[in-house]
Amino acid sequence: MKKFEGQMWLLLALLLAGAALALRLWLRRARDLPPGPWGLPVLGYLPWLDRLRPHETLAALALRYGPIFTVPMGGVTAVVLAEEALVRTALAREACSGRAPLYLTHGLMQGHGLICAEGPMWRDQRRLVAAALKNLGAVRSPGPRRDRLQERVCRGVRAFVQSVTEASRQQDGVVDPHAHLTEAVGNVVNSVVFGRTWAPDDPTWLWLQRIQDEGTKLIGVAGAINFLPFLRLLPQNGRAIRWLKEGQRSQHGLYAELVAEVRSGLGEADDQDDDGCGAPDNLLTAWLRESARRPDSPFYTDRQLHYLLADLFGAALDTTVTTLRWLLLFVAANPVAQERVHRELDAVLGGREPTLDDQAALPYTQATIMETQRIRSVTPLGIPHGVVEDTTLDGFRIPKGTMLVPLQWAIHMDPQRWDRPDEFRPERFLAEDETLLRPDGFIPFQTGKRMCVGDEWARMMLFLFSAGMLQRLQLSLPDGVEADLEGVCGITLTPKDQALRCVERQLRKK
Ligand code: HEM
Repeated sequence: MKKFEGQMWLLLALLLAGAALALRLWLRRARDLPPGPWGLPVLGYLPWLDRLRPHETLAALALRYGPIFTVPMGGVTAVVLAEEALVRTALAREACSGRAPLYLTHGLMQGHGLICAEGPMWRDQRRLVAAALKNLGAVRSPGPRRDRLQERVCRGVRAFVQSVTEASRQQDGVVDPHAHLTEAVGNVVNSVVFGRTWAPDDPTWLWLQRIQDEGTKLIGVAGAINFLPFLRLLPQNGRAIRWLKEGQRSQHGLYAELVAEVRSGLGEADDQDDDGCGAPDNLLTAWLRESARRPDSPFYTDRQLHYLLADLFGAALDTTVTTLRWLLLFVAANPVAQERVHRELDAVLGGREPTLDDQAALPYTQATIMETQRIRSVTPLGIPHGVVEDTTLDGFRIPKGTMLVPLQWAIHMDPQRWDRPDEFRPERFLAEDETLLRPDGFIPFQTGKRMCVGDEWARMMLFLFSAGMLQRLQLSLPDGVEADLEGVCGITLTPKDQALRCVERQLRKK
């Protein structure tokens, strides 16, 4: 009995010594990090994070703790950056070029693809995608390649206007544009990523859209599942993860078929699918050609290609469609702004289709797009980065393994920078002489080493779709309906499904 008691005391003493050591280490670590709220053991601050609006919880903390603060999130330490200058400084650094240690990035994607890749693999795949997009015409300066990409986007705009006006005629003028946008933007993305399009009612295409839509809703960057491994054991989370993994498997199976088709055509006619300018006319072919040139490279495996295709398809479609949905909703809810866009489009275009060469002459239309991206950041928490080696920021030590959250929401809604930030006022992006302003505090594509690789192509789609849609449509809220401008936060902040009155406009000739 005495021996047993002795062992108990020894065990207790060891436990206490261990706990004291852990507390000392934690305190030392916490002292170096930026200040921030306390959290519960294991859970950290997660119980206080609004599940539906985590960006608002963090923006409120920024008011209390300042532009850089620490939030313990389960097993992950997050440092939140709520000021544009800090975001620029951090994201320009090699030390901050990793991805946060989330289940979403490290568990589901396992470092493959591009969005979640790190180190040499990320550098190689990013260089390839950036070069291929440039060759495809995603550039600012005019030229034959840009014209060809523009024509592909314009086909999508025409398809959207036609399908939404047809639906409007059949439904007393009231349509939810969501599915029409996904269909039209989706086929532009399909043609650029895979080199093919699908008919609107093709079951494979409908399934791909559903997988994408549900997937981005199921797991957001602030979802507790990312930070607490044991939550994956709960039945409802387990079901969601099984659904995601099953969807991923079937999606990759479909990609394998597409890849086999494109690969079989590559050898026999190497330039058959070219755009006439000597470069592949889609990203899949560009990747396959590079892989044929570098058979020994560890980065060119079919597994990596499937993850990369999913990244490109998802990143391009979800963000672009979501921005355009917010734009239609805010324009419908703001008739004065809409009237001014219509006046500008009619005066400059006189009824012909908008092109990229018209951008400079349409500053208010451009300002309307930018104001949409400001007032409803599509990625309100930004896309978090991971710190890959110890660094310092604003005098604080940020250790390797920290998650960096570039809080776009706080930056885009900062009342010090934006007068009455809750109001939709495109004119805030115009100088006194009505030329377009590009304020530093506007960072929808983030900044630095990992800044959105598709930004040029995205700006092109946003401009051509917005100008083309608004030129042809008069939008308003159906009688008795109030605009719901809150949104639902998954990986992106999306509007809730909402039908709008969409009436075809009579175009005024110049
Ligand atoms: C309105 C449209 C878009 C918005 C608002 C947007 C926003 C963003 C943001 C905030 C990031 C994170 C950057 C970082 O981690 O620092 C990102 C990354 C990325 N975006 Fe976009 N994006 C858009 C369209 C596109 C398009 C059209 C593509 C197609 C190629 C694309 C592909 C990617 C990829 C592959 C990454 C990961 C880059 C990397 O990790 O190196 N995005 N985007």
